[in-house]
Amino acid sequence: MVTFPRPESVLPVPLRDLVADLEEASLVAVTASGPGPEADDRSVTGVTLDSRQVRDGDLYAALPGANVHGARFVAQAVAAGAVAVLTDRVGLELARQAGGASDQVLPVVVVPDPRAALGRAAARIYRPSAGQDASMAVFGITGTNGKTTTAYLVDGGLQALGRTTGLIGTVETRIGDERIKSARTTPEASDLQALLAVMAERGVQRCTMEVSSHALVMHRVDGLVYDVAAFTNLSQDHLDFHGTMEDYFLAKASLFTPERCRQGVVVVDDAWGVRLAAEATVPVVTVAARLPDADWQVRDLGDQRFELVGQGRTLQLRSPLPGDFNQLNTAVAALVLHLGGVDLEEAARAVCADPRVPGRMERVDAGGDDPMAVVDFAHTPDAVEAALAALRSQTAGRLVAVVGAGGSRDAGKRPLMGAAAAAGADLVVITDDNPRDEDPAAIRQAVAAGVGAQDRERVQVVAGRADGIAAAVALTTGPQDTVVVLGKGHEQGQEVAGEIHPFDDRDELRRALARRHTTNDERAGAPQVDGQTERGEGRP
Ligand SMILES: CC(=O)N[C@H]1[C@@H](OP(=O)(O)OP(=O)(O)OC[C@H]2O[C@@H](n3ccc(=O)[nH]c3=O)[C@H](O)[C@@H]2O)O[C@H](CO)[C@@H](O)[C@@H]1O[C@H](C)C(=O)N[C@@H](C)C(=O)N[C@H](CCC(=O)O)C(=O)O
Ligand SMILES: Nc1ncnc2c1ncn2[C@@H]1O[C@H](COP(=O)(O)OP(=O)(O)OP(=O)(O)O)[C@@H](O)[C@H]1O
Ligand SMILES: N[C@H](CCC[C@H](N)C(=O)O)C(=O)O
Repeated sequence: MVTFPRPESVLPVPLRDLVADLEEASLVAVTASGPGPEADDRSVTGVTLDSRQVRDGDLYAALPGANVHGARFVAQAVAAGAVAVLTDRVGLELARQAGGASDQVLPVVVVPDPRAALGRAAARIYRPSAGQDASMAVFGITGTNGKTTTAYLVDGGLQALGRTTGLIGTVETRIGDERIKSARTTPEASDLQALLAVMAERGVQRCTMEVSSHALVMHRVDGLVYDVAAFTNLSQDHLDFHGTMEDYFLAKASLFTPERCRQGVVVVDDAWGVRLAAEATVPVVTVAARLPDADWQVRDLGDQRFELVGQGRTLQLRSPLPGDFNQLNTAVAALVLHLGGVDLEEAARAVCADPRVPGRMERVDAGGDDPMAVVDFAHTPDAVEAALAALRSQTAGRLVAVVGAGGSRDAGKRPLMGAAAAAGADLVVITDDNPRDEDPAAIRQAVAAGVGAQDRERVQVVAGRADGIAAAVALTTGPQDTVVVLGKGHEQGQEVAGEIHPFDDRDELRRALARRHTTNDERAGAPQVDGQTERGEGRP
């Protein structure tokens, strides 16, 4: 479990003030003998939605969840120091049952939708002056692919400009130089508001964060108005959660409203971006590599160089990262900084200075006669296509791709990922990603089902990710080839049936390359392309 820091100084917030701030909220006092006296004068000094993270003086937000109602943990939260509870009617009843075991008065703030109230409550507790406090600007990046990359580009640019920065996203959370493990792409509202308060306390001037669609739907970023928000693209992912692409789009679009941001940058290379730019209720600037009438055009000049053209200006830039899509990510990052008050040329130079994005198009050192070896986080059909297209243009020989799909996530994308891999690479090894609570063999077969009969000879299915990577490396013949391991990027563990086992694609790739060196005999004995016959066994 990841524990985020809390601000050092928090002014106690009277529950009555909190209730006045929240819509349709009432304060009920629960005692051992049933409904008790009117609400008391208690104040809170913190808030969390997890009973295991409660500290003295906290408001415990007992939220209804898909698995359990958080009010089941009220007794545990009170024992840990919670002085009040925020919940709904069902939670109130559960809190009453828990309160029956104690003779203490427990104030309960009752609202129709406690998840929706949590962001606002947390902002009120941790950042009472956030509205007027212009010292820290916050930038939010959303989109199916490119959030992490673009957030790193923005953050790197800000650092190059000498700003003290904060970063919140999939790979890590950073407050100045302090690095904290991230639990999710976008933290829960109580953690997020606490983090922003800590950043402000420590002199952070600009915070850049990834905003996932889950976060938008689950109110994690409520209580925050981004100075600039950016949209990179929308393509299939997360339909297990959103159900349809329309709902997925609406989740993303909700960021581009005055409740959530002041202005935006929107990539209009897909139809969703065009629609978003038309429907956004905040001012947006548009950018595109394919659509001719965007405010800003990205024109590929080859060799990672491109022009950013708009408003009568032309900037000549070199994308610091490979792939056409990274020219767009770079342009978006520069425009975010520009809307955030930096001169565009200065912003673009800063963004291109020295970005390091862990696990995205990351080269793994290889020996002179080794293939180029790359680890990338592509885990959607679109990203697989984009990543392979980027590497294809840098590969004179064969492009060998390792691909898999995560369990307990959008199952519909699996065959599409298989198809994208077969279309974009010469040879493909389908193997395990994070199986989570699913049967890894069934996931592999679902990915393989997307490979057409004509391509099967170029595809093999290997159980066990380490074996899959080794098999891919064994398929390469020399430095003219490229081997790319897709899907897990920076991840340092593999989740199998609720347990996370240490696993890092970069280490596995290095190991496989080192073994490739040992003897040619060994290489001769290594796995060969054998169609879609399932091979390997043991751990995913
Ligand atoms: C779909 C989703 O996002 N679910 C999140 C949600 O779960 P839930 O509402 O079903 O919660 P639950 O497990 O029923 O528990 C109910 C409540 O009881 C509380 N509880 C539970 C047990 C306990 O001992 N004590 C306690 O207080 C929980 O904190 C929760 O508030 O609230 C939980 C508590 O914060 C989250 O852990 C959980 O994230 C799950 C684990 C998750 O995997 N989320 C992923 C899909 C996600 O959010 N991904 C996006 C990135 C997507 C992208 O790639 O773009 C992200 O932003 O990370
Ligand atoms: N603008 C883009 N368009 C298409 N594909 C992209 C783009 N940017 C990055 N990618 C591809 O998508 C992969 C994931 O990129 P990145 O981690 O930046 O996205 P993300 O939105 O943060 O993903 P997640 O939310 O799942 O962490 C990259 O490794 C790359 O293969
Ligand atoms: N944020 C994404 C990451 C997916 C990474 C991939 N390795 C997988 O497990 O599917 C998700 O949670 O869906």
